[in-house]
Amino acid sequence: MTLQTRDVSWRRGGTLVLDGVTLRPEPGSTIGLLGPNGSGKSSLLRLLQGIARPDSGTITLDGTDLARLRRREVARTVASVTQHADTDVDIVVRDVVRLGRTPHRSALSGELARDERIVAEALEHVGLTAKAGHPWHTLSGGERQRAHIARALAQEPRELLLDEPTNHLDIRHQLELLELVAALPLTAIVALHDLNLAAMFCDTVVVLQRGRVVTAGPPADVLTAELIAEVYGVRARVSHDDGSGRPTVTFQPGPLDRSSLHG
Ligand SMILES: Nc1ncnc2c1ncn2[C@@H]1O[C@H](COP(=O)(O)OP(=O)(O)OP(=O)(O)O)[C@@H](O)[C@H]1O
Repeated sequence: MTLQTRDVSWRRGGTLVLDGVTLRPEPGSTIGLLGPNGSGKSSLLRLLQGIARPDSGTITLDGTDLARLRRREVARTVASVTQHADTDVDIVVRDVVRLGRTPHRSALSGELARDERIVAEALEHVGLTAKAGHPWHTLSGGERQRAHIARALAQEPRELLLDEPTNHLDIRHQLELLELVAALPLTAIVALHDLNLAAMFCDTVVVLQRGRVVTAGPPADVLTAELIAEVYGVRARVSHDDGSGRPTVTFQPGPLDRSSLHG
């Protein structure tokens, strides 16, 4: 069992931003949430985090309705890194990552050494060990993003929700981050804009359009020129010839000629 949604709909400001979304991730898999701007990816992640409730349908964690679980209980299992406003508070990087341990702490836990080891490992995973003692405000955008990922890893989640985690990252860190996420023994649901990164690292991709799931499945089945034309309105060539079993998408400039897609 995992974090699942069944027929979830959510209205915001009169707009139906999610419309009958059902998501049943395979435990331990990496799920890419794809779709154009405004298609509902962040909204779905907010509902999965439990910070907002759907208008209809259900979201369950191990079979229990998320609405019936306390925030702290959810946080012991589910960690998320969303697009956030940054703070100017005068703390060091290690302190931010330590916040990930909060749901596991109790007054009597006495596990400070273990907490510190987990924090150190999380910093190591994202390549920020050398910056652990640096003030937060001195980090670049990409380093802050990696520190937030480390905070989520320090939470030792079983479910990880990431909203465009490769934003701000250079190509090496984009690849390293997704490689890490895909290799972790947890279920990851990752909103992504880059179709090639999704193809490389996701077991399953779920494509949203205007709040509805258009299609879902392995990247090699889902990412076709037709689908990309239909959902994103752009011309693309999809090849399967690099021997990896994963498709590669190349975009082509110029107007979309729908008749050429089926030839
Ligand atoms: N508070 C709100 N009131 C009304 N509409 C909203 C509100 N918040 C979001 N929306 C609308 O919900 C839709 C889905 O937004 P969401 O942020 O989930 O999309 P997204 O797929 O994550 O987009 P992006 O790729 O641009 O991040 C959009 O049309 C957006 O305008």
